[in-house]
Amino acid sequence: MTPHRSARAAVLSAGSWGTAVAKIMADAGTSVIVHARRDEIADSINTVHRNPGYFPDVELPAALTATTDPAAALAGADFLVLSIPAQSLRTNLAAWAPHIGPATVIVSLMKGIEQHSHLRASQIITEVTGVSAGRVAVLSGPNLAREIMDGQPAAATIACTDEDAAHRFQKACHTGYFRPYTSTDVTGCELGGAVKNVIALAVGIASGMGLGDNATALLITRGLAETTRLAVAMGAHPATLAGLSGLGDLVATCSSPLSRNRTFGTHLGRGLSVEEATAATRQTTEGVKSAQAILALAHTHGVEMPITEVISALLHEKVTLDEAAAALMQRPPKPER
Ligand SMILES: NC(=O)c1ccc[n+]([C@@H]2O[C@H](COP(=O)([O-])OP(=O)(O)OC[C@H]3O[C@@H](n4cnc5c(N)ncnc54)[C@H](O)[C@@H]3O)[C@@H](O)[C@H]2O)c1
Ligand SMILES: O=P(O)(O)OC[C@H](O)CO
Repeated sequence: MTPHRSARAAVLSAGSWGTAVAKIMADAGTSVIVHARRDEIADSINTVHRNPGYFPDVELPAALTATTDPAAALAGADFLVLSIPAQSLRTNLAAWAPHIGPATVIVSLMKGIEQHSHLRASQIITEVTGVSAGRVAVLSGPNLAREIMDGQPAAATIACTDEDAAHRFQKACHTGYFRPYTSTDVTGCELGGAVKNVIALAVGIASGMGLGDNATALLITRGLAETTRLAVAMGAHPATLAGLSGLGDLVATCSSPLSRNRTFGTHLGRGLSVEEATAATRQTTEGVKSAQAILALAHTHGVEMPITEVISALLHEKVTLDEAAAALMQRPPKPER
């Protein structure tokens, strides 16, 4: 990348978070092309500067363009920003990989763990594309897309083992309303983002069952404890889990009615089956797909994750709501750690 031209980014795809990050980057002066799967979304972004599928009410920067051709989006890109459901990453990336330039930094926005391999998105990216870990970054934090599209302030962590790559992406997405920090702890950043979705399901369930704020605080606090245990066992720094991609995202997701994971949990807590809650949910709900894989990681690393275990059992309809609550409250007494 020469210092005299603005950075170029390809954002795949034009869902809610992809659109929000594309807007942030365009507002930061980065030249952005979004890849949309549907012609009508790409046409609308190019002609009336709106994404009718996700944010019909928000005018996008005129400099933000769209295409349905991934090769066209990726041509000359300094950054490839990936924002699709984690379970679809491997297949899509294999098709896009031949168009990725030799110096392009690949940035994952995804907060899920692959079901069959138990891999994080950054690991899938290096596996599928063969690029070095230093060219793979992760952006994660308390970032509800709707708030960001409204220009409300937010911050996030960009993690990459190559600090220079993280700094370049930081510059490419720093605006007056979006403040990105950098980190080298990719593992901690990704695990914080993935596990908070499962804890948000638990908080939603508790809320749907009519439980109070004490129960919410209990789940957030002990949820952070089990997230940190897993992340540290997998090599993360504990401070990462106390930061934006850990505690920050956990608090935002567990508190907000905008969260799809929390809302899905609320449906379950009110008595809907998993099938009914899925039918009521239009967008990506990573915690539902990732809970079992996170539990498998916990078993592999010899870590206790009681909330994740109970949520996984509930999602597979192995326990009832009352049995799930009892399973958590009737665990043997222990010191707090
Ligand atoms: N929405 C948010 O506030 C937010 C914030 C931070 C992180 N995230 C993360 O970003 C990722 C994407 O979430 P989102 O909110 O944008 O989801 P979304 O459901 O709004 O959009 C998903 C996008 O992926 C595309 N897509 C869906 N299935 C696909 C498939 N099988 N193959 C290819 N493309 C497919 C859709 O067309 C859409 O463009 C998730 O991992 C989520 O956890 C979301
Ligand atoms: O809507 P959710 O539950 O996927 O959460 C969105 C973001 O991850 C919040 O940071």
